[in-house]
Amino acid sequence: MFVKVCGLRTERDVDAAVAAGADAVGLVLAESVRRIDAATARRLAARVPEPVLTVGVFRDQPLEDVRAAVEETGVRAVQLHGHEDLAYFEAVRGFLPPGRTLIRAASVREQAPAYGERGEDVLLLDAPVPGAGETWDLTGKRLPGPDVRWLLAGGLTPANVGAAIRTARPWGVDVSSGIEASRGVKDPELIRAFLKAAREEAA
Ligand SMILES: O=C(O)c1ccccc1N[C@@H]1O[C@H](COP(=O)(O)O)[C@@H](O)[C@H]1O
Repeated sequence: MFVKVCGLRTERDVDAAVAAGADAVGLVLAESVRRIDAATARRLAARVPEPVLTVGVFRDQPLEDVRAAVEETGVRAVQLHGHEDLAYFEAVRGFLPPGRTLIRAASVREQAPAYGERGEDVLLLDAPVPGAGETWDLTGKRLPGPDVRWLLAGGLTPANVGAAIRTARPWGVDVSSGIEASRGVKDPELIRAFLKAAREEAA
């Protein structure tokens, strides 16, 4: 089970996520209460050991801004979390150095979108409002199968991630609000509890 923790803003957040065994850490470079600037993202990314993926999160931003942020921060993955179309994805792929990961985040309303439509490496299925801690109803949704690298997100917490994994059988999970003491402020204890719950369910 791949576990990404998102919206980290401080050294303490990053160190707690890495120590708890996160597979990826998300640095929000989009408009958000969790937004950090590129210099901060660079500093935080530099603390993260190689096997842990550093993910820059973007949302409907000018391509040039994404390119500049990727260059400045050195993030090893880009998560596009808005309404970016195929041409936009192709442009990002074009300037991403080889080996970097492209994550497509999509809101699930009626149905989940299919994997690979934008040439993404990983599909992330989220609630309609990203980063709001809202859950979404999995019932009746055609979710990707076990051979697909997809992340479940949206209102996950240490208390509900086990049941969500049992129901949806995702390749991985992604969390932001559910590991916060208050909006935008991470809680290292909740980060540890989330990793523990996800790992135990997946074991
Ligand atoms: O976390 C944010 O502030 C954010 C801002 C803009 C785009 C994406 C954002 N976060 C992503 O939202 C989902 C779910 O978050 P939550 O657990 O429901 O709060 C997750 O994929 C984050 O990467």
